[in-house]
Amino acid sequence: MTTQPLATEQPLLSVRNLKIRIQLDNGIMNAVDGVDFDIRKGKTLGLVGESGCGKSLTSRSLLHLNPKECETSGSIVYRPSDGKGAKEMDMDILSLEPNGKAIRSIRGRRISMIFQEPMTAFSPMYTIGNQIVEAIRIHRTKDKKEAKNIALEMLSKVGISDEEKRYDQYPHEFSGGMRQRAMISMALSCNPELLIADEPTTALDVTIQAQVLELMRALQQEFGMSILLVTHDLGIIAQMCDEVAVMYLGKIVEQAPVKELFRNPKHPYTKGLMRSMPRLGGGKDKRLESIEGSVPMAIDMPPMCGFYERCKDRIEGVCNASAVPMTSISEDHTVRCFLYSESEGGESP
Ligand SMILES: Nc1ncnc2c1ncn2[C@@H]1O[C@H](COP(=O)(O)OP(=O)(O)OP(=O)(O)O)[C@@H](O)[C@H]1O
Repeated sequence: MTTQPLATEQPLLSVRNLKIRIQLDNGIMNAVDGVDFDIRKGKTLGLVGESGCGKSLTSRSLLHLNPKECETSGSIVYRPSDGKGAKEMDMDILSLEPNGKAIRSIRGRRISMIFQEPMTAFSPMYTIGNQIVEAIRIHRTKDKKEAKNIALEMLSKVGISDEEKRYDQYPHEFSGGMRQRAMISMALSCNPELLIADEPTTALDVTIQAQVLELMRALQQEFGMSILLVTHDLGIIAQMCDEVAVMYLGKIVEQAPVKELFRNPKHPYTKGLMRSMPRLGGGKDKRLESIEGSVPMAIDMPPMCGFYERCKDRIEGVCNASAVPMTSISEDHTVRCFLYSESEGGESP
């Protein structure tokens, strides 16, 4: 099969109507409630929202990694290529056996993940080098010497100097920033097509954070991978992403190319997030606002806007009366808000 020209190229991955329900003692939680998005080849999609909105569950679903208690439905179509540009068979990740051969050949090899806390990726019992080599030998080459050379090259690529010495050290001998770099080198050592980065820099101080983000960008350019970047930080989104999906209470409430979203935010929640974001040159008199109230629990929610209680622009009898559909503002900008829904007499997009 041949690849299609860029303009009409299909996304690397398409998530459709993703739902994750969790049975709790006090009811069923709709933790992720009908999420749709595409991740394009070589591009970065940001998934942003407050703690608990369902970002991590969504991103872990891409590797079929959610815990047993999560009842997951919808489709996650992955369109792999063989690394030389030829297309392979599309597959729906959610239809694969959760720990079967097919998903194990994708995890770490074709889709890799890095987390906020690198200690979850590394075992304290083995050296960093051993663990990276192990990943390479599972997915890329059985040859021990070649695997070690790739591991050393990757450690040096992520800016770990004295890599021969570092190779033989244990995770606890690395600083937090270095462990994060080592985890990135392990995640990228098998040339994945997609890197899922879940709050990759939240635990790091600001200088190291900037270095790690810069590193991810440089490696993306070198290897041409796609990135799903999960964060609660709009500053990171602005710096890193091509497109952004804003998530609130299990749903995507706004989605657009990053420049468009910052220039022309529509959803009251997105606007609130922006007002709570520090700006360079924002002036010391300009106070940052926080969004009042807290995110409700997604248990037994009636069909209505989940942001209703916190929204300054809410329309009683409309926003709390039925589920909110997605409205197109333009070809690539959508918003889930009755203020823009023509059928409800909102302002025209
Ligand atoms: N295994 C589980 N059992 C019960 N509830 C869960 C489980 N996993 C996640 N949740 C709940 O589902 C909701 C979404 O969780 P998720 O971790 O995806 O949120 P998040 O947006 O990534 O937040 P954070 O940034 O704090 O991780 C939260 O309310 C969380 O408490």
